[in-house]
Amino acid sequence: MDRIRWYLRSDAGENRENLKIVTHPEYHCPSEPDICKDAIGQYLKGMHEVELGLAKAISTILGHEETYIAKEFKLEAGFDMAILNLYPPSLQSKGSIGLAEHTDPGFFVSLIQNVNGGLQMLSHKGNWITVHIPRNTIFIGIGDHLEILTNGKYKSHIHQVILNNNKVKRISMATLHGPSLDTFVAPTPEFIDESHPPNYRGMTYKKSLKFNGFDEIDVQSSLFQFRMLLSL
Ligand SMILES: O=C(O)CCC(=O)C(=O)O
Ligand SMILES: [Fe+2]
Repeated sequence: MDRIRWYLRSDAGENRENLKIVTHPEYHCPSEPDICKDAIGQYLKGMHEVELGLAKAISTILGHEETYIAKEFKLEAGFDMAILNLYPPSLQSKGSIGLAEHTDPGFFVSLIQNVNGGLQMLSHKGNWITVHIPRNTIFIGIGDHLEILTNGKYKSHIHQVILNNNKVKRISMATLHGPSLDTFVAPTPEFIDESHPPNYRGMTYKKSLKFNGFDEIDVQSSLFQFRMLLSL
């Protein structure tokens, strides 16, 4: 499997330059420039602490022991990916979509950006809401596998990026914090009863990432397929 991947897309469905790197359990980063490797490494080290803190907090909110999510997702060996995005100014793009609507696999996603504006989330009423992320703030969103684990109690958010008449390039870094690749994720018994039958089938994180024929590093969601398969 590739540990670092780069691509550029410029068409009606997507306008972005994109670098994906596997950052945990082993940290991979292009060696040049040094500052990039060190800065991203430092940031991710801090984010790992945030991840463990969030896992404790959500476990407690769900009425479990603090270690519940860290154990269920085997976070010590969690598969994390950093996705570095560069969106062109809207005048240089081939349409208004930076990144088409999707959800992100994993436990949660953290996001930082250089300029505000562009990220939108779909509300439960079906409206696109612009996400305002104040300066020096880390945005946290829920991933598919927290939705699966909790049988839909927590929802993975549908989001997209629009170019929004951007005058300057927008740079963002999304990090997908996932379970370990061998973790079998399924709705846990605590979230299942007669009025809440399991809504998702279970499978390992690795299999779910490859489910639609992608490679692990593509980190494409397969949540839709998880739900579809149940109704077959
Ligand atoms: O650039 C953004 O604001 C979001 C990026 C994103 O959703 C992704 O890379 O999965
Ligand atoms: Fe995303």
